[in-house]
Amino acid sequence: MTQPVKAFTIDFDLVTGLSKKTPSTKRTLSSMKGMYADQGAYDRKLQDDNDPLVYEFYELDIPQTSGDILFGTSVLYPGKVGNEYHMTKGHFHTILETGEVYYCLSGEGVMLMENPEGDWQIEKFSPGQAVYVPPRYAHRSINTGTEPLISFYAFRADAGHDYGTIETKGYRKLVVEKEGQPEIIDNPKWN
Ligand SMILES: O=P(O)(O)OC[C@H]1O[C@](O)(CO)[C@@H](O)[C@@H]1O
Ligand SMILES: [Fe+2]
Repeated sequence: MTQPVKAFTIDFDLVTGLSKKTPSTKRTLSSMKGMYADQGAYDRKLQDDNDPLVYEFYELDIPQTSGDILFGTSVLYPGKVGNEYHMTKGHFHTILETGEVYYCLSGEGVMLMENPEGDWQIEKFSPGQAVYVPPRYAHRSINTGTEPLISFYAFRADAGHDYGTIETKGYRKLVVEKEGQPEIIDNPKWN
């Protein structure tokens, strides 16, 4: 018989989004090679800002079964690469039919989603709003503001992460700053 998993409680600070109890997984700019549209701006920023931290999140030690739930906070720091806002890599779930929920605690931004059939959707993140990512949709958080974008997420623990075409072609759409405002444009690399 398998051992029952022990209940636990974990802290996530309401201001920083971070936990004192457990270390986060950190993604710095160098882990996102080829993902920003402006390669020149990426190379310059990597060097000038000494490989800055773009986002961090939690990978808690929870069994990856269909009945368990992976959860944690995601803290996406503000900034841009060229005119493209800081974003997460984004992923499909390996079990494609898996949805996910994000509850925005602070900051502002958007969740960009697309499915393999070519549909894409975008939802706004603002404090107190929950975004539902439906099954089949790759999802990428984008910070369009000037403060960290902090959200709490939960999804079925055996879903897995599939970076698939995202690491090579990216998403069909990009979110860039134009005249001080976020704008959705076609990704020139997607064809
Ligand atoms: O896999 P990515 O796109 O780097 O982003 C990681 C984010 O996605 C999640 O896996 C949730 O789907 C979180 O752990 C984290 O916020
Ligand atoms: Fe996910």
